[in-house]
Amino acid sequence: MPAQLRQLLFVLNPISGDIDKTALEATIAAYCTERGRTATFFHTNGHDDLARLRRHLQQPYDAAFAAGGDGTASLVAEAVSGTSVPLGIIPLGSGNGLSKDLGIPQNIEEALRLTWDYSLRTLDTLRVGGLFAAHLADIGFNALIVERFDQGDARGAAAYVRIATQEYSAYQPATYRIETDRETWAGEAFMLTIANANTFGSNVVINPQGQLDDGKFEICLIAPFPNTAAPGLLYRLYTSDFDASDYTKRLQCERASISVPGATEVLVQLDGEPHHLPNPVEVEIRPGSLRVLVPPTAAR
Ligand SMILES: Nc1ncnc2c1ncn2[C@@H]1O[C@H](COP(=O)(O)OP(=O)(O)OP(=O)(O)O)[C@@H](O)[C@H]1O
Repeated sequence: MPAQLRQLLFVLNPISGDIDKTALEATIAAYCTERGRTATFFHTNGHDDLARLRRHLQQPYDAAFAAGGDGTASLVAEAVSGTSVPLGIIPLGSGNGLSKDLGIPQNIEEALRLTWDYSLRTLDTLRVGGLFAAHLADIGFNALIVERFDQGDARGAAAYVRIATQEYSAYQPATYRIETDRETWAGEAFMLTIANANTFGSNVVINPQGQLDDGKFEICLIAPFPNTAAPGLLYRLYTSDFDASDYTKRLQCERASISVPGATEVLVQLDGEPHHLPNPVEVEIRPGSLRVLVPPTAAR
């Protein structure tokens, strides 16, 4: 039997996933009280959440749950990484990619079972340009879409697809030079994903067989492709067949330096949040730096 988690922190993001959360706090509190747990709530404001959360976590909690999407899960993951407090996730975002990769149920009541029925997994995390990421980061087309999405008012998958369709025809792929601890690659790319995990919240499998706990990450490259190749490429991305395309390549490593010749900064999305980082972008894996609660059936 795993140790009982009694003092639970729930980090609630009021805007994630465009989901009405007015009843959520009462639902979680009732669920925990019924099982002899104490639930405390922390509300994100989108401004100084990491610093406030770190201060709040000086109180002794047995677990910290992110109730939101990938950005909220990443926030809580960063706040607890390197400590003994495990991350739990109640998926309440638009994509919920990390929770899906971990086999966490997408239904709230089922995910709440993690408060008393769980296994612990220890995961690697990434440092990208000195910033934290737990799941996926990327440079190129998807980073641009994530930035446009972030600047707009609409949330949800439909808004993301609408922006991607608008931007696709005018998009100019950049040239990159990548030096890893194992090899050097240079060329044009439509996008490149720095992957600790496998699958985007959209269910695109960008890094088949990638492991969250192998001490390595993958750089998954998609080369520029003609419009006629787009349906076939998308099919491969949705059927875990990334490596079979003529337009893809994956580099596995522990450290990498990614540069865009001539640029002073590079637009990077980290766990769904856009950032402009200094060029070159230095990436490294931090093995075993995050403890997470997963359903016993999903533990390996
Ligand atoms: N109170 C708030 N008001 C406005 N924005 C907020 C607030 N709290 C958090 N945010 C913002 O919410 C974003 C994170 O949202 P999150 O990723 O959890 O949900 P999502 O984008 O809907 O889902 P997903 O990432 O799974 O697709 C961050 O940009 C954060 O700054």
